Amino acid sequence: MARSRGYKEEHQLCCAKTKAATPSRTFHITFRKTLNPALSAGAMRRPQRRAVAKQSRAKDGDEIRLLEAWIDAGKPLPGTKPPPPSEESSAANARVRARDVVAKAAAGDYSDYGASTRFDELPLSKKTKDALRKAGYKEMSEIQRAALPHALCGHDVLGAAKTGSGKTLAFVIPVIEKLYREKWSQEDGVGCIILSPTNDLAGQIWEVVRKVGKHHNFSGGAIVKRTGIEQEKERINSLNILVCTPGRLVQHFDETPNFDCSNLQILVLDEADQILDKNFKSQVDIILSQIPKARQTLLFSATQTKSVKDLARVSLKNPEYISVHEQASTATPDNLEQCAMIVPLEQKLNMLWSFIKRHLKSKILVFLSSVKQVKFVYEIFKKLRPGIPLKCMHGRMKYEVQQAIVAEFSESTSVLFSTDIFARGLDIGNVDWVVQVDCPESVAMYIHRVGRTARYNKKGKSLIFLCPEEERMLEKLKATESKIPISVRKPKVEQLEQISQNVAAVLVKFPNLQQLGKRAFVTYLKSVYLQGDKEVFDLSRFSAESFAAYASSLGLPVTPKIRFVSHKKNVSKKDMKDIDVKQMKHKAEVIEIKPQVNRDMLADDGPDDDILYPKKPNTDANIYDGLDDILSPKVPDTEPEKIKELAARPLKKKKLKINMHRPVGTRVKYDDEGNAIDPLASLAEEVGPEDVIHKDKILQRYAEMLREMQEDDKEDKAQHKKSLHEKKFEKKMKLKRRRQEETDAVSDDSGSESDRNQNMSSKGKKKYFNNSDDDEGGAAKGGDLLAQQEALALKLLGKMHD
Ligand SMILES: Nc1ncnc2c1ncn2[C@@H]1O[C@H](COP(=O)(O)OP(=O)(O)OP(=O)(O)O)[C@@H](O)[C@H]1O
Repeated sequence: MARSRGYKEEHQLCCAKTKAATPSRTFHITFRKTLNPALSAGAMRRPQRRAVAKQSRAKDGDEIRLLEAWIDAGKPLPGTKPPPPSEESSAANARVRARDVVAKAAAGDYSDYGASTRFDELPLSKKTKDALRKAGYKEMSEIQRAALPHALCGHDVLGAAKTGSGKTLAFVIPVIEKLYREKWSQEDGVGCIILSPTNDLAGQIWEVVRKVGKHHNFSGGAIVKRTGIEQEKERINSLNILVCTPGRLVQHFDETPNFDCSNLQILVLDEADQILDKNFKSQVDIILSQIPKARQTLLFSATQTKSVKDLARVSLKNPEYISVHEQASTATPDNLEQCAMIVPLEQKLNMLWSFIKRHLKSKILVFLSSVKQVKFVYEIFKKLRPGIPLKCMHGRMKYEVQQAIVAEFSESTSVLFSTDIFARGLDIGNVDWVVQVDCPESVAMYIHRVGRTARYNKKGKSLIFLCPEEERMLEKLKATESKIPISVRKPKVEQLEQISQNVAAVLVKFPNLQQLGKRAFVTYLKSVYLQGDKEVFDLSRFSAESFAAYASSLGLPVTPKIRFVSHKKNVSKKDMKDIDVKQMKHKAEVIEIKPQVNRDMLADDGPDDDILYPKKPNTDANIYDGLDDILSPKVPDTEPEKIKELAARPLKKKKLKINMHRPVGTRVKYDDEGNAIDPLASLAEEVGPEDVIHKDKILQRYAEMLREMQEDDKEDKAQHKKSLHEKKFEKKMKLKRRRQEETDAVSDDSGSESDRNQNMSSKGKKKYFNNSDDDEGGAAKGGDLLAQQEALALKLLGKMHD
């Protein structure tokens, strides 16, 4: 294995800020030059530089020998845990003690480091210790005290500790130290892979690696979406530490020529239980098949996997099971105050709004179950302006945008609406509240979500809304084995602000939000339907009325129609690609949800996928009571002709007529971007965003609209009737004239030659003297004219013969 240790470059693939600051060097950050002035290449002449490098290598070699001896001599016995820290020693004493420990080790007197409480008492390189000190890390957390001694001496570790307890340092420090002691260099290629379930978390872990390893000479980076795969391919083989999601790594195994991990020293799985679950299974299997079995493996999570099968897959060798909080009375941080509220589905939005309005000075993280819901609630609340900045984050956003939002959220007091993309691992400072509007998929997910607050000795609060139909989740959270100290609070109905009318008004003003609202409704039901834990998530437990009321609470005038299609279990998604559509239909099993009262709310027919159909408005919906006929005017069944007539009417004509007869002030209006504004939007515009649009006003406006439509319709009919009448009259006249001509022709056939001439002349006469009163005099005049013409003709003939 190559052991050369020249100047190396740090590849930084993810940090947006740094990249922006160094546009000419998008990939390479020579932080060694900038952060370690003693080694600054530009400042030294070549011979001097070589001498310094040689000196430094020698120093490193000595240190490595010392560290290896110390690690070996003072290593903790397998299965041992550190004793509780003694309280008598002050911080000043601790520093002196740490210096003594290092001095003794240098003299060959190696202490047992398994009981250390501070980073500087551990057998770590000076570069790492310096970086830790500068970053403000001095005292070790419980998981760090327990895991670091075992990890440093090369054991496989399966670590579990509460959220926010410092697990990241517990695996980053051993990674850096291992590569340092192995004298790892750029030429040695990939020495460590850290797998994380999301790109954001990978980026965050990479930041910690950078912080701790800033005096070392390793290359590495977070392989995230930001950099194109082509750029990564060029450099990935020269990176020593890769932080990435399993998917991205597999992509490189598939696509990058000569991508080689055969030298891998250490594999880390952060959020190990998630990475080892079925969603990542195929990817993790590929990764495990491509890396050497002789390696160190570290698995960390707040909710650790206990499945022997899972662990067997990663082939741990005599692993140390370190669960520092196993004996603790709670599975969640001690400084976290947790409460739950039973909130009916249709009141969730009102409850969330009321909560936000009462905590305008807090940093609040809100979890919703789908991207559509996050977008919808964010857009609606933004329009209603609660008085605190709002942000939203979900997996469909670009990585850079997500990073920017996380950065903004960590710095300001605001509300962030998020999907579970934010639930695990992300470390945002000072989140005051975590609010779970939608039920988490499991107790473990609950623990991860609430763990975004009360991090590392800080205080935090959490609140979860559970529908009465989901009360089983509350039982699970309260169960002794879950160890979650959660109290149930009754919502204060008098403090609950009802915003359904405002939401409805916003939807009227912004019709695209109506579509989003429908989708939010559908995806919520879908997410409940798809959840595995049927004890908690069971759509059949919800009544049809509660779905209708929920749709109303989202401001939807009509309840979207939905049906679920499930495919037989033995058909995998992959197989389905090969099956033709007809076959698939046979394999599909339509799951019908039969509402008890409003039968057509969840319909059982329609195309294959979930499709939204506008339905009859809710009969019991709060703000739209009595608006059924106005929202979807019905043409009575007794008038089929009328329907036909309306259907046959040319569209263009109809449009013109409506415009012509529309009362003044009700013409179509356009906004600044040239989009037509919905007629009701002007109503929403008239009131301020914080004002309530009252039910009476909406009713009044709908009634006006109906009246206008009826008037237009009347006018239309009258016009149509008139034009039909005119056409009919014209047709009649034409017919009459033709008949007259035919009669005239018949009488001509029966007449003499002179009569015919006379008739012809009368036709000609008709042409010029089209007055029926002159008919008689005209005929007499016509006779004279003929005599004159005959006389003239005879005269001409006579002249010719002469
Ligand atoms: N020894 C330490 N001294 C001071 N702060 C620390 C120490 N260790 C970790 N921290 C800080 O504690 C916070 C939480 O750490 P970290 O993100 O590693 O927690 P975690 O256990 O991985 O949480 P999660 O389970 O949510 O991923 C971070 O802001 C980190 O900087």
